[in-house]
Amino acid sequence: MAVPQLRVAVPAEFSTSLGFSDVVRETGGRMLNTKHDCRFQQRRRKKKAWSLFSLLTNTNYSCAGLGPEKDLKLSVYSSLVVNPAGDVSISSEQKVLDVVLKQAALMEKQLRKKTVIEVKKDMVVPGTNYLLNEAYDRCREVCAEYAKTFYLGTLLMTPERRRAIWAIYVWCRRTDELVDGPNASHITPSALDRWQARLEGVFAGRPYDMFDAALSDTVMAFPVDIQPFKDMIEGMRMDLKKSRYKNFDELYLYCYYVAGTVGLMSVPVMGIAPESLATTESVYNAALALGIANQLTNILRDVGEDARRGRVYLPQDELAMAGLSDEDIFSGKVSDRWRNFMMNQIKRARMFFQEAEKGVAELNQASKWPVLASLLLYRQILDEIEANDYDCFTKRAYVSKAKKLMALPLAYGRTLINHPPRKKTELVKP
Ligand SMILES: CC(C)=CCC/C(C)=C/CC/C(C)=C/CC/C(C)=C/[C@@H]1[C@@H](COP(=O)(O)OP(=O)(O)O)[C@]1(C)CC/C=C(\C)CC/C=C(\C)CCC=C(C)C
Repeated sequence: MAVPQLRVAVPAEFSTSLGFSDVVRETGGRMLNTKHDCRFQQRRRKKKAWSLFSLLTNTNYSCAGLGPEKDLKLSVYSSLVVNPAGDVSISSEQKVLDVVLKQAALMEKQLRKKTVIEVKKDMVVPGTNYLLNEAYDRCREVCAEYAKTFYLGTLLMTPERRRAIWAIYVWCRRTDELVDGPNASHITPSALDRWQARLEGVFAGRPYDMFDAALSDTVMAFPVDIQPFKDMIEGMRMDLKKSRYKNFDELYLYCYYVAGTVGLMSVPVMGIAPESLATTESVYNAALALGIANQLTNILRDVGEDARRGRVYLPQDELAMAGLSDEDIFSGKVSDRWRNFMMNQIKRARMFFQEAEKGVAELNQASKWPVLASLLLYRQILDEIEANDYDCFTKRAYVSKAKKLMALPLAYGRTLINHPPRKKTELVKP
């Protein structure tokens, strides 16, 4: 197998700043306002040899929180969706599931080769080891600065895994900063194209700066694939051109792009417990669920903040069914309609957390703890939204420092007691 060489050339950006000024060369950025009301019709899902629990197709819970008959009209029930004009397309869930399957198969294939970690040392050009350590150290610093609790959690992982997670974290953070950071107004689709070209360099062993060098090393050492990284950039493209989501199918795809991808990137590094009987796909699916749950929570917490930027991530059809509109969001009034709507959004986010939690037990022992801690912490934001009487307009739901600190020992205890490896049948629904 041809192995790409890791070349650590003179670093262009040797600092802890997340510098990517090189990517920001153009100004402008289009915003598309898509305000159609689209209803999906039911189509029977084709049975597959394997089948994963589907939160989108689950008939016990459909998003709008209306009566069962009304819910039926809104939910996505199949791998195909049909819009009112009769156009048929593949549902977001199906698209994402295809990526999950491919990722799981790739990970299994690469692990079977067994050469992945062994060849690592030969791939580093002699004399660059110290630079590489320096690069990982920069990633550690960024992670410690931007995500303190999560950073503490990573300290519980093995040294190889933790530094790989830091490198992935930094790449994700930099990517997110492109559209969410101080230079966001200068970011254009072609800037994102350049960021993607740079990513391809990383995977080909041609890192551009120190942070990239750490990631380049990580993707050679672990069976990490480029697809989720490209998809995250796709999510940023989506953010540039879209400020409304017609329905949950559209929102789900966005959540996959910007957060579900993080789960897919992390699994090959965190590793599946050798004693786990779960299928690789089901673990990937749980990781995806955690990313989706986190992003849905993030969206609910930031409704007011996003509205002030002209953005409404909440599904338009569900808002309409609840008797709400963008104007209600912009006026920021906590009405009973709003409370009911939020209750159902929170319920859905919790279902994704629940699905994710099943997968934690299947991770390597040292990875279970930080993942569960981050899950418990993020899920608590939903409790805080409730405690704020659903006022996401003027209050920002947050988890106190004391509660954050408690999350680590709590998660540790729970991984020992509640998260023994599961049997295959418990994770994979027939
Ligand atoms: C242990 C652990 C949680 C590892 C993940 C580490 C990692 C690579 C994180 C990257 C996070 C990141 C910077 C993503 C960029 C896009 C983004 C900003 C997404 C939002 C995160 C919250 O970030 P933010 O800083 O804006 O939030 P606050 O304002 O500070 O609240 C997201 C909401 C999504 C993040 C998604 C995850 C962390 C997915 C985690 C899933 C796994 C680690 C898989 C676990 C495996 C199983 C089997 C459950």
